Amino acid sequence: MNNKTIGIIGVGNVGATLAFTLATNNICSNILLKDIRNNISQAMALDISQAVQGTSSNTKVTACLNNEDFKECDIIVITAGIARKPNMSRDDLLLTNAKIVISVMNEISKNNPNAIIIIISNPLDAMVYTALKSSNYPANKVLGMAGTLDSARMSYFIAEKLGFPNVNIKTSVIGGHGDSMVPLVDFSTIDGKKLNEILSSEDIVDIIDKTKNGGGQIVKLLETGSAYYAPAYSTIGMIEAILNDTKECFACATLLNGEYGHKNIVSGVDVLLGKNGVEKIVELDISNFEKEQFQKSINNVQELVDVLEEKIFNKK
Ligand SMILES: NC(=O)c1ccc[n+]([C@@H]2O[C@H](COP(=O)([O-])OP(=O)(O)OC[C@H]3O[C@@H](n4cnc5c(N)ncnc54)[C@H](O)[C@@H]3O)[C@@H](O)[C@H]2O)c1
Repeated sequence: MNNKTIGIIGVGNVGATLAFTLATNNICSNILLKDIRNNISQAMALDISQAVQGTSSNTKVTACLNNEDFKECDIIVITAGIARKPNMSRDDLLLTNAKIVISVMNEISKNNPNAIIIIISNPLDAMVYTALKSSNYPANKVLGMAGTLDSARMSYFIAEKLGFPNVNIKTSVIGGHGDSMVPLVDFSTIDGKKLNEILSSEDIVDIIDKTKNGGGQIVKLLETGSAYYAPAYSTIGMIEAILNDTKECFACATLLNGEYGHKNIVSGVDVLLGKNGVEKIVELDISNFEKEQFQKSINNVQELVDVLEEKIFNKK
């Protein structure tokens, strides 16, 4: 085990599941938990610490009741905020969660100057923009988790269609984390073969549709919140790549600097993750159709950013 500290702000469904998985798998030496509800962070620290006793992990889990104790984190995951309920889109959470993300960034920046920040709160791309805009962290150190989750969902729907659970599937989903996400059919493979060599075009359209609605399907069934096991697990891969400096490729939300012709806007794209966070943005040679879809997705994120600029950052 490395000597690394992961901080988690917001110890609800996603935050607690993430903490439990990190701790029981010995992925870091310390986990600091913080929530606006102190009793919840204390309860989760106790419960997860007691679970760790049944494993060979040495991870220590601590609840931080004040800002000064939440310090010297290598990575901070922000899941603070409200989650959507049936008939809500992720965008409906915009202003509430933006205010929460701004207050959290203010709380953490002084005592965690070198941390890499992974945002999970929705609407994801707009929250990464908010975190960057309201802090002095460099763009490579503030990123969002969503593309890895959307890719996992696409892989699941491919496996479901094939009926083989253990087939080697690779998928990539870029664009914003919302209805306009862009599943990349040409960059997805089943055992090294392109999707259209194995699946009919009707099946591929169905998989794309299900991927886009994958989160909504779970929200509808849960009725009181949104998915958390797959979101937490998708974050673990990103954390391990950063801690172990692997430079592995993940679809993550990051500030674009000219990639795909866009600047100063956050979107999900393939990136290489390492000890500096986003080490490199990988620009794929996507088709004209996918470029159009990506542009639509950027437009959706830009609409949210415009609302934030007007209502939160007070810029005309
Ligand atoms: N990016 C993704 O792919 C993805 C996936 C799932 C969920 N989400 C988003 O993650 C967020 C969390 O989801 P959840 O299911 O864990 O919700 P949840 O309601 O179970 O947990 C949210 C937690 O945040 C805490 N909180 C609220 N304001 C806070 C503040 N100012 N400081 C510290 N803690 C605060 C709450 O007390 C609560 O414990 C939601 O916005 C949800 O939409 C994103």
